[in-house]
Amino acid sequence: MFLTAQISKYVLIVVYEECDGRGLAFSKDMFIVNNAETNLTDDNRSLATLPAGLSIRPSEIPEAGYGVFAERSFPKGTRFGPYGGKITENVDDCSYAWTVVSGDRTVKHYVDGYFKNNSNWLRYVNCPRTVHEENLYVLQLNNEIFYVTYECITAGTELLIWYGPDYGEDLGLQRKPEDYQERFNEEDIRYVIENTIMENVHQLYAHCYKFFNQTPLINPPGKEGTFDRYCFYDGSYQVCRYSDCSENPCTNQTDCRSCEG
Ligand SMILES: C[S@@+](CC[C@H](N)C(=O)[O-])C[C@H]1O[C@@H](n2cnc3c(N)ncnc32)[C@H](O)[C@@H]1O
Repeated sequence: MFLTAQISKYVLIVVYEECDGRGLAFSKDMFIVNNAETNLTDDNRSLATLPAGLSIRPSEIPEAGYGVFAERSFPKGTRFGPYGGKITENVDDCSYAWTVVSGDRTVKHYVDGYFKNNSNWLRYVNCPRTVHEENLYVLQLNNEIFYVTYECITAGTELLIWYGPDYGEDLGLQRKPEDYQERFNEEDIRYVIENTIMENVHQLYAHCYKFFNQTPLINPPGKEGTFDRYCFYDGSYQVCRYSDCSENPCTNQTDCRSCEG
């Protein structure tokens, strides 16, 4: 199965801060961790692209091979990448391939990191067993794949990104919509997502439907009126967030939900 990429034109912009700080500010100075430069063209290439502050070693997930670990803290909203690999329309072994999608959500091509001599360190990031282990999400920007931290990652933590429902199932991992809701209600994660999706609400508007049918919509305490909606889509699920009440694009009825919902 392929790793499932999301459609997103959003640029997440954050200011670096240490993990114990709250209220991360978003500004023009996004905390970006670029791949390390290397001239290597042999199998050591992928390892040589590992940026400072990270290590590649046996995963904490049994029988998952190698994984990537933080050796220092990285703030929420840190962007790693882009994912390296062969740009192709055909992939023999899908284990290391992300789909890159066009605006209409059709597959544009794959970026296949199977071969260590033309990929990079992001190929070593494993898939979380639960939503609570997950600490990265995938972001497609200008046909490139990046990994972004949901929350502050402390030294010693393994970086983990959800590969999508099909690949997840291949690994024996299943998820329910309630799992996502629980996870995205955590304050740090909500902050990253809300600030990410705020950048370009309209393209995602049409995709806002799944969670309406799965969760009861309630008025935030003490709130009434017309609210905007912001939707986050990652290819496997949607999270729609309301800052007030407005028409549900799925049911054509006016619904309300809190920003937290
Ligand atoms: C993109 S690679 C990740 C890097 C890989 N661990 C390595 O050492 O090259 C994906 C493969 O890692 C392993 N893997 C990743 N997440 C896993 C998990 N949660 N449980 C078991 N195996 C996992 C599977 O073999 C999967 O096909």
